[in-house]
Amino acid sequence: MTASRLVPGPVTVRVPAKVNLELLVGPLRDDGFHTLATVYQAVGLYDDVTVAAADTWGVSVSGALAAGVPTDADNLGLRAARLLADRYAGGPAHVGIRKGIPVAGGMAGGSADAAAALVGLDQLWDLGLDRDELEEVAAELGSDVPFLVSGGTAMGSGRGERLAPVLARGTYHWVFALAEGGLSTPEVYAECDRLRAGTVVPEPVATPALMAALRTGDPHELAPQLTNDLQPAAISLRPELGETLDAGMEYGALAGVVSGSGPTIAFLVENNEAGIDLAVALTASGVVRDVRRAAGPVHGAHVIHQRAD
Ligand SMILES: C[C@@](CO)(OP(=O)(O)O)[C@H](O)COP(=O)(O)OP(=O)(O)OC[C@H]1O[C@@H](n2ccc(N)nc2=O)[C@H](O)[C@@H]1O
Ligand SMILES: Nc1ncnc2c1ncn2[C@@H]1O[C@H](COP(=O)(O)OP(=O)(O)O)[C@@H](O)[C@H]1O
Repeated sequence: MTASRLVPGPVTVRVPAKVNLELLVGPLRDDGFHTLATVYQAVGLYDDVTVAAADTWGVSVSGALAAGVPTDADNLGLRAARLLADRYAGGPAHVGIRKGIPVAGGMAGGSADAAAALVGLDQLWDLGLDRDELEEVAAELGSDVPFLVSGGTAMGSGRGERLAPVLARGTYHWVFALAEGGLSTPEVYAECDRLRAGTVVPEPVATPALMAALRTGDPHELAPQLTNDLQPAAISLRPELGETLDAGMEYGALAGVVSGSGPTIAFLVENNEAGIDLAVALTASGVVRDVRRAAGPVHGAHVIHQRAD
C-alpha cells in the first residue's frame, strides 16, 4: 500500500431544499429569535457538496444558481467545516458547492450546505458521529440546519432547531416559482413583528388538522392546511408575490404558499403531470423569473460518492 492511499478521497454529499408546510411564528424571544411551530418537508432540489482534505481552508461555488453565494469565511458550508474541526479533530478542508437550490429564496440553501459539510466531513475525518451529535453542531450554525441533516417531514419547535418526527404518507408534487433577487430572513422576521405590533402573539402550536392531512397522503387534504405566518411580511416587502400566488392558483395549483421567508412561492399540485402543466403555464405567463419542479419528502444530507485516492 502506498502512503497516498491512506489519505481519504473527496466525499460528495447531496442535500435537499426544504419547504415549510406550516410556519407559525410566536413571540420574539430575548435572544432575538422567534418561537416557532413549523412542519418542514425536504424536497428534491439539491446542492451537491464535495469536501476534500486540503492545505488551507477554502470554498468554491459553481452552478447556474451560484450568484450571490459568498466564497469567503461567511459561506455556511465553510463555517460548518471549521466549527466541526473546532469541536472534533480535523485538518483543513476544501468545500466545493454545486448550487441547485435557489439562493436567499426561503428554501434553506445555505443551511443545506452547512448540513452537507457536516455529513461529508464526518465521513472524511472518520468521526463516527451519530445523528444527535451532528444535529447538535448543526443547531449552532442555524435554526433549520438540523432539519437538513435529517430530511423527510418533521416538526420543528424552539427556534426551529428542535425536531420531532411526523408521520407523512405518500409523495407530494411541488412547483416552485423563483423570484428575481432574494429576501433577507432577519428582515422578513422584522417586518412580521412590525405588522403585528400591538397585538398579543400566542405561543405557536402545530395544527392537528395538518398532521391528520399528512397521514392521508392526499394532496387535496394537505392543500387547505398550508400556512405561513411570514407570508404577509414577505408580500409586504415584495408586493408582486401576491400576483404570482394568484397566477399559480388560476393555472391549476391546489394551493400556494410563500416558502419560509420567501420570496420563492411553493405551489402544491395533484401529481407530476399537473406539475408539468403548471410549470409551463407559469413560465409562459411571464409572471415568474423561473420555475422548478420537485417532489417530497426526500432524505436529508447523504453521501453519494467517495473517491478512493
Ligand atoms: C424562515 C426559516 C423557516 O424555516 O427559513 P428560511 O425561509 O430563511 O430558509 C427559518 O426560521 C430561518 O432559519 P435560518 O435561516 O437557519 O435562520 P438563522 O440563521 O437561525 O437566523 C437568522 C435570523 O433570522 C431570525 N430568526 C430565525 C429563526 C427564528 N426562529 N426566529 C428568528 O427571528 C433572527 O433574526 C436570526 O438572527
Ligand atoms: N452556502 C451558501 N449558500 C447560499 N447562501 C449562503 C451560503 N452561505 C452563506 N450564504 C448567505 O446566506 C444568505 C441566505 O441564503 P439561503 O440559505 O439560500 O436563503 P434562505 O435563508 O432564504 O433559505 C444568502 O444571501 C448568502 O449571503
